[in-house]
Amino acid sequence: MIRTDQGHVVRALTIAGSDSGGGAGIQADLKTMHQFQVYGMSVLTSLTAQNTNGVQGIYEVTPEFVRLQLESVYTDLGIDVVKTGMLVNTKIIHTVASFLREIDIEKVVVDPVMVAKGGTPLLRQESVEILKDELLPLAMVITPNVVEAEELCGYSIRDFEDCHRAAIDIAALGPRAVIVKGGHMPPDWIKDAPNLVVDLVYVGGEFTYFASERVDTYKTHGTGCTFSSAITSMLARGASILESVGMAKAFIYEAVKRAKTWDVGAGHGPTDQSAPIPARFEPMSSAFYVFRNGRWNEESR
Ligand SMILES: Nc1ncnc2c1ncn2[C@@H]1O[C@H](COP(=O)(O)OP(=O)(O)OP(=O)(O)O)[C@@H](O)[C@H]1O
Ligand SMILES: Cc1ncc(COP(=O)(O)O)c(N)n1
Repeated sequence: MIRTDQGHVVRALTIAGSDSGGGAGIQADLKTMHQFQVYGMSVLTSLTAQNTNGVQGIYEVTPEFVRLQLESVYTDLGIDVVKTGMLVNTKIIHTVASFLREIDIEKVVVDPVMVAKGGTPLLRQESVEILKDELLPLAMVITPNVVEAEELCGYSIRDFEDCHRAAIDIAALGPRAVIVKGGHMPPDWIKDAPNLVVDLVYVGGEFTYFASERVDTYKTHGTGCTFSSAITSMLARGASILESVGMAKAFIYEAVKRAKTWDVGAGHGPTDQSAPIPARFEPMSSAFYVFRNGRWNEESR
């Protein structure tokens, strides 16, 4: 495990739902944190009966028990960075936000999980407003996909230009960095490079674009959880926001590529978090690109 400059093991907490199939949620988060050599801890908000074919059932943990788990972790182990995933309902969001305010933690990554791949809602519709009001002001980084970005900004996103507008509007709700993920963007949105999957990052008033080749596969269950946990782990290790996103992007590309040929489940198979973590993000290599100052393939930092 990696240690901080002060000599203690780097500790990351995920507050999320359980995926019995092991591909997304708490399980994907902990596997990813472990791969990044960060000590992973978990507070469960819900249990899903889930596999690669879909979600068969959801059991919601009480807000009181969520609170108890948070206190157990904080009072003994300590927390360097927090990631939130499936938060299910208004009371749990309120409980989590109150706790984060109390401990006054800087590094908070919010993955605003709303719907599972097969279409099952993982957050109640009426809870989106409280997510915006209570949790977003506490976030250092938020990682919506296009559909989640639409819910947060309140209008439909029809092209890549709209993604920019949405990122600016979501940043106005509080997060220091907004990452609009490209997994669900239609290929023709990226004019010069239709076979790339591009994640748009808005931080410090500037846009940076992280792109990789799009792996031709339907086995992408858990990509969002894995990507945000990789960012969380890198932030915990002391990396900057852009460095963290770059490393996460390189990692998720490998994790999706490796899962393409494996035989885990009959449906939307999970990503493979045993992929190696890159030594650093390589913007000039064949698979990765960064777009800045009007050109592809410039140095990322
Ligand atoms: N086919 C693919 N090839 C390479 N990278 C991908 C692919 N699909 C998604 N990614 C990457 O995975 C990460 C998660 O993106 P995505 O938009 O799929 O998130 P998500 O919608 O939250 O995930 P999910 O669909 O699993 O809920 C992003 O970095 C994205 O670029
Ligand atoms: C418990 C749980 N949490 C999150 C997701 C979304 O997964 P993804 O990482 O694919 O966005 C999921 N399907 N189940």
